[in-house]
Amino acid sequence: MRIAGAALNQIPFDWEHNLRNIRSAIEMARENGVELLCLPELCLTGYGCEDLFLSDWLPETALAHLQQVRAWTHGICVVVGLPVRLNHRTYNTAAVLRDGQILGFAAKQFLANDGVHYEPRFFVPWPAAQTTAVDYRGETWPLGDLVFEHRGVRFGFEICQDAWQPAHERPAGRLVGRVDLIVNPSASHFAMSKTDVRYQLVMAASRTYHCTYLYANLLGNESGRIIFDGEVLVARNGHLLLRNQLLSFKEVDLEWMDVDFTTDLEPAAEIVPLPAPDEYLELNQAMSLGLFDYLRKARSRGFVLSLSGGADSCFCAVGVAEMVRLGVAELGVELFKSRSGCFPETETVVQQEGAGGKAGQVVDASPATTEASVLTVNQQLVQQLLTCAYQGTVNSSDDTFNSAKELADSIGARFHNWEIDEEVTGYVSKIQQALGRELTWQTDDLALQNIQARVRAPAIWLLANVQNCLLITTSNRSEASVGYCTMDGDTAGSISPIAGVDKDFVKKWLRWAETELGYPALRHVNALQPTAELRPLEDKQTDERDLMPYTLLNRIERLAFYDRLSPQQVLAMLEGEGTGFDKEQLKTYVRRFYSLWSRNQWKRERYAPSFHLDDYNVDPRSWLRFPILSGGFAQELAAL
Ligand SMILES: Nc1ncnc2c1ncn2[C@@H]1O[C@H](COP(=O)(O)OP(=O)(O)OC[C@H]2O[C@@H]([n+]3cccc(C(=O)O)c3)[C@H](O)[C@@H]2O)[C@@H](O)[C@H]1O
Ligand SMILES: Nc1ncnc2c1ncn2[C@@H]1O[C@H](COP(=O)(O)OP(=O)(O)OP(=O)(O)O)[C@@H](O)[C@H]1O
Ligand SMILES: NC(=O)CC[C@H](N)C(=O)O
Repeated sequence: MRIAGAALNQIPFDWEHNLRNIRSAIEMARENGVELLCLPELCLTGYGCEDLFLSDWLPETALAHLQQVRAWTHGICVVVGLPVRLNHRTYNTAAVLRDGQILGFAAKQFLANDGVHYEPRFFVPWPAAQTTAVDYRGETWPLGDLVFEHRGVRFGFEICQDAWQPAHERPAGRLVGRVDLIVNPSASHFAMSKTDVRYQLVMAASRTYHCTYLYANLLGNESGRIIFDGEVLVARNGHLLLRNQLLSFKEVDLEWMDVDFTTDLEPAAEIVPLPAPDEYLELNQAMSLGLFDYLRKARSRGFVLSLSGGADSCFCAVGVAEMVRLGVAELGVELFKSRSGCFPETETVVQQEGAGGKAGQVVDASPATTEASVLTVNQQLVQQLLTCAYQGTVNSSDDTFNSAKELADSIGARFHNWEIDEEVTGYVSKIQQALGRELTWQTDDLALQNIQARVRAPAIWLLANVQNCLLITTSNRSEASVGYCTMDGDTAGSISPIAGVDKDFVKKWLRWAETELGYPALRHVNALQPTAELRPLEDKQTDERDLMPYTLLNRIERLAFYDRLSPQQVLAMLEGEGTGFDKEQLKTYVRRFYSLWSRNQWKRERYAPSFHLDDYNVDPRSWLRFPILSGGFAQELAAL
């Protein structure tokens, strides 16, 4: 039997869009002789409908739309994810359709409730071994713990989290001997290296439960924060039959495999491990797709970025250039442009860059009649999609200016340069007048730093508004942890692409990107120490002097909020880890971390939406909840 999974790039309750993708997946599958097709979890509504799952109307509308899908299923068996509401409870289900009929709804038994997932808020888990009936306009279908048969192949379900349960709980254990195939429609968020975990789950299930396992994940940045990698896997008795390229820019990624269910296959002696995932590459692909989807789904015309020439803003600039490079490599120029929604019909692109071309290459054959024609096609696209501005003060250095300008030029971004000293002086003198005293670095250090960061916000916002663009804010996870940022200053913006990764990772990634992705202009930033450049230059301000070494900050953050240790336990762990710091220094850093962490929860509550990229993040709306006002670990820190 030819079985298939299709990763779909959906949008919460964008019915037209979601149904179009579902229809094209089914049509493509039928054209290619697929007999059974699995579409991802909740693909009809989108996974991220949040509290709308609690309404009556959303599941009702989904069921009404499912009736349209029936007509597309002649000659094929299709699994479509949607919520079903019965007696004021919403169930997360996979509908099975064939030949215009609905055969039933398999219901999810275990709900994801960790990290970025919050399913028990919306859904009720379905009890094992039970079924009920759904009545709709004179028809009745079964719903619950169901087994189906298609052309002699018996199949049952695990719906995403079902497969992540311990062996004694997961549905697969009870399906042994009753089915030939387990189908898993999923909405499993991207995190670096996570594909390996998923691969192990699917491979081990097929081996342990002696079956074929078909897995299909959602694709893309569906609703703002979570990115799905569109993984499709087929495994049989511990042998991998199919694994696709992840994080495609396509709307629909259909993958199929022929499985001969009539012959037995010797179970694999062991599961062949995947090569270790390359996290730098993975992040690049996820961030590029995350930005592309955010841009088009927000119906914006591009991005604006305050480019300091430092690590964070350079990372964001390269992120947009990579979005173009990877998007064009996969979709081609015309499809990339039309899918982005950022280019009016009249625009023409003079020449297409070869797939996978490195950034910064010049297209020799371009007619040299206009300035644009000496840019590569990718650079021309970046020019349309990214506007940067360097906003210097007396405290800015030539190093950062050169870094910003050269990077912007090399990727093709529009680059502006202006100074903000006049505005800073204007505000400072107003407050001096109001207070009747001078503001000095001795008495008003932080306030004088913050006003510079804040004064950068209005002009860059104005530019974003005028161009109908999204303003990128450049915060990373480390500065979010300790509030090392000025609220309404450098946090100003509507999308925060790198707030999910730590500063040490940012620095390492940039070094990798300089050589591996071909961005020689990054050599400037890669030679710089991270600095806010908010104090007078002779002060030689650096982030790490203000805070602590970033590697240590990351370690404390992870121990405190991923491993959930107490301050005392964190200190004890650090002491045993050979950090190179003595006990008193470590105490100082642990105290500093926890007090800055506690004092700055309100800032984390106000960050722009950010992507989930690492195995955890500190965003209170997607991963880590913490009180805004608290005891601030006063007793615990005093006891260290
Ligand atoms: N619990 C709470 N709930 C609500 N608001 C609270 C609050 N606690 C203080 N606040 C408010 O917070 C204000 C202080 O916050 P805010 O004005 O943001 O500034 P603040 O956190 O005092 O200082 C900003 C820090 O970030 C660093 N920085 C700034 C800009 C850029 C960079 C860089 O790396 O490039 C670094 C700078 O060196 C400084 O250490 C207070 O005036 C108060 O109004
Ligand atoms: N001179 C500047 N011109 C334009 N934007 C600036 C300037 N200085 C700071 N910013 C904005 O403020 C943000 C915060 O500064 P921050 O120092 O945290 O990041 P960075 O400069 O990108 O990297 P690094 O910390 O490694 O120097 C910058 O990313 C940038 O968006
Ligand atoms: N949608 C889900 O059930 C997701 C669950 C699972 N823990 C994952 O991260 O993939």
